[in-house]
Amino acid sequence: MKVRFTKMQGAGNDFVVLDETRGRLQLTPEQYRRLADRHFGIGADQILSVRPSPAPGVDFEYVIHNADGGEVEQCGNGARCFARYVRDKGLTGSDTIRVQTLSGVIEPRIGADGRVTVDMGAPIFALPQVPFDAAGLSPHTDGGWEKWTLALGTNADSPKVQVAVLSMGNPHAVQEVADVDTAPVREMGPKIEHHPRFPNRVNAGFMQVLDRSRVKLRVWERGAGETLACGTGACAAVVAGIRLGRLDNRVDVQTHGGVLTIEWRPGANVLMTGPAVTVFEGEMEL
Ligand SMILES: N[C@@H](CCC[C@H](N)C(=O)O)C(=O)O
Repeated sequence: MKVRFTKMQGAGNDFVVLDETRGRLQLTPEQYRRLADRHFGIGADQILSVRPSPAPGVDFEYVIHNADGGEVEQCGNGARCFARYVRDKGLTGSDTIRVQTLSGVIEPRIGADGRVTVDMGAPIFALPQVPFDAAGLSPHTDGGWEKWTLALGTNADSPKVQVAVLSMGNPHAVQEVADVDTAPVREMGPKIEHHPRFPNRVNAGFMQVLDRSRVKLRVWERGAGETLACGTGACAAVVAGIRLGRLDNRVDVQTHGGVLTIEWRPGANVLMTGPAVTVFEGEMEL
């Protein structure tokens, strides 16, 4: 089977985008993994499938698979690329698009400068909904919110980290670090991702606060490893930083792939603004 695709990136988080508006490709997890493979396939952190509206009041359905082949609830950088894709391909004439995802409806809006702002919905703090199993643990209060101590191993001397836990539709554990460039993202990331307290695994964020409106962030993504940027990770880090009292309501998040601007006021939805770029198009035999 030959599959036509568009390769896109948002702040270096890269995607294979598939048009399923005229019929499902019915790909298997193994086929998603082949598309994402950087040696035997196209290469991508996530595969994004564009499907027709599943319900009145929404324009499209947006389905996300991680590079490991698993379907996931949400992808922020992907949402911006999704919006540019459907507009640039003429699948919609509108600059504001309502999109159904596995975790609810989000609303990307394409700006005059080509950047995209996405209303990502409200963050979720209820631990069972993240989901995070806090049974038997007590949180440590820090600046008005709470952090949880996780042991990264079973020995008494295993390293411990303190994380803020929340969901942006998908699960995130955010820790503050003194220097993001030397933070042990690749060593600790997989251990946090697979920590037994997160039954659905988790995305692990490492945030360095530069000042009240600027942070640096690296994210070890569930099902993809460290990526150059993670949109929901940026939203989760800023929301955590605001709740912990470290950050103002509008923050520039510097990632290895570019800057994302995140705005949030407690009780409101999170807005994320950043780039979305088409890299190339092609066809792959699957
Ligand atoms: N790159 C994404 C997040 C993609 C999904 C994530 N790896 C998960 O498993 O939840 C983003 O930009 O938000």
